[in-house]
Amino acid sequence: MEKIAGILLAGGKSRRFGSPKAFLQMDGKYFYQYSVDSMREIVDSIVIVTNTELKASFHAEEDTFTIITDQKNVKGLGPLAGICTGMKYISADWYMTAPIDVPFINTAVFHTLLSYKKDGIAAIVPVVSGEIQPLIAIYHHSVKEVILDQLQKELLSAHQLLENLHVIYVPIEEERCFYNVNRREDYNRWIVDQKNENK
Ligand SMILES: Nc1nc2c(ncn2[C@@H]2O[C@H](COP(=O)(O)OP(=O)(O)OP(=O)(O)O)[C@@H](O)[C@H]2O)c(=O)[nH]1
Repeated sequence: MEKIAGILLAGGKSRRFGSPKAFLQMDGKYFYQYSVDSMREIVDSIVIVTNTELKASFHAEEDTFTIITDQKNVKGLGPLAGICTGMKYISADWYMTAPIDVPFINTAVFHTLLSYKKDGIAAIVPVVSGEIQPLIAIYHHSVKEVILDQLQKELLSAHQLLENLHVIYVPIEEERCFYNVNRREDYNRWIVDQKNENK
């Protein structure tokens, strides 16, 4: 049986938002917990890859996930640093990745992506409204070396990584699952509105 690990990317600085997005809440649940829950039933283990400032704020749930920080040689180099750190920490055949600022993400999205898994491919990446979503994706373990090589050249773009891989792109229609909170107005527009609607 192939092993699948989950990697949550949680080492960003949330500069546009102004406070750590992982700890925003929707319906009393932290944003990062939504990402955990979207993959916990599918994966064998989950690692949250964050930065040293935030590490202590996550509460480790030993049976669900562990918390680590970016490995030294790639520290703070963006989401790709988180992916290759997670890949190094957990040995698996495939890795499922998610950021911590997409609170509507759900398990069905990952099930859909997994249904495209086959030998010889390096990544399965959703395309939503014409936009490639490289952070909510599935990567083969062989991608770790490609990422390391790219980061060593200080090329930090996830889109650029995909140009060098054999990728299956999967169109997905449920845009809402990919709603990305970057700024205060993103949070207010959807999350607060939804809260009020549910009252
Ligand atoms: N482990 C790790 N994760 C990162 C790093 N940079 C960004 N991330 C995560 O990758 C995802 C997308 O990050 P961005 O939206 O580009 O950056 P951000 O820090 O969240 O927000 P800004 O500072 O406003 O750009 C988020 O889940 C981040 O926490 C990093 O250097 N290391």
